[in-house]
Amino acid sequence: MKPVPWAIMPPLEYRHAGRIDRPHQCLFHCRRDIMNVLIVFGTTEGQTKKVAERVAAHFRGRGHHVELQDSAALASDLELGHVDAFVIAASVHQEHHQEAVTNFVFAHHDLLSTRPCALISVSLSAALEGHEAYAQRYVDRFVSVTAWQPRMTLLLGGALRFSKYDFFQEQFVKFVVMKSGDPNIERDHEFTDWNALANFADRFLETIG
Ligand SMILES: Cc1cc2nc3c(=O)[nH]c(=O)nc-3n(C[C@H](O)[C@H](O)[C@H](O)COP(=O)(O)O)c2cc1C
Repeated sequence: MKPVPWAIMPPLEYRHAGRIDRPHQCLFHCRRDIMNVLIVFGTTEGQTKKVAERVAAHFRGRGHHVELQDSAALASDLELGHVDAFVIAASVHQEHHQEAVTNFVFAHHDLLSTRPCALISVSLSAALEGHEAYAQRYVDRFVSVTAWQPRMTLLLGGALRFSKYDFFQEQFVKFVVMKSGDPNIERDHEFTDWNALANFADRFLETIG
């Protein structure tokens, strides 16, 4: 039997919210040792910026070229032809990811569909026991609205910054997201699992490198 070229044989598994999904069937244009990776992030209080910077440092440590772009400051004439792979990272507020990230995906949908892409969705639900289904739902909605299917998805816990929230933000987080106002979590807290993020970044590189 003739070996199947790698380009039409996608990796066996994709991490999608902790479960293994069937791979998205798309062709990738290259397979190189050193890649140009663009990380586009959306952040409201800063945690996803930190996540994006961590991924960038991780990739650079593996010898790849990385550009970081805040979705809130993207140029409209962005030249992306040289980008070999994309990481989109966005956080969830009131059940939605940043609109600027959604717009970026809309605007570059065709290109994104021909390159390996990973989505990192940062939320509180991803870190709260019993709330994983909510975290998954935010991603499902994002994928459905943009009609864009990332190759891999990570649901990542974010952070709570009660010391910085105004009254409305505090009430929303306590009673809408956490559903209870758990007094044990009424202080700043970082839930991000940095090891899970590093593993995810390595697995993504494995699928394209
Ligand atoms: C006003 C507000 C609304 C939020 N809404 C949600 C939500 O609907 N679902 C959720 O899981 N997390 C929610 N979060 C938690 C954020 O996703 C979490 O704090 C994340 O770390 C924010 O990332 P960022 O600092 O990059 O913006 C909310 C946080 C705030 C302050």
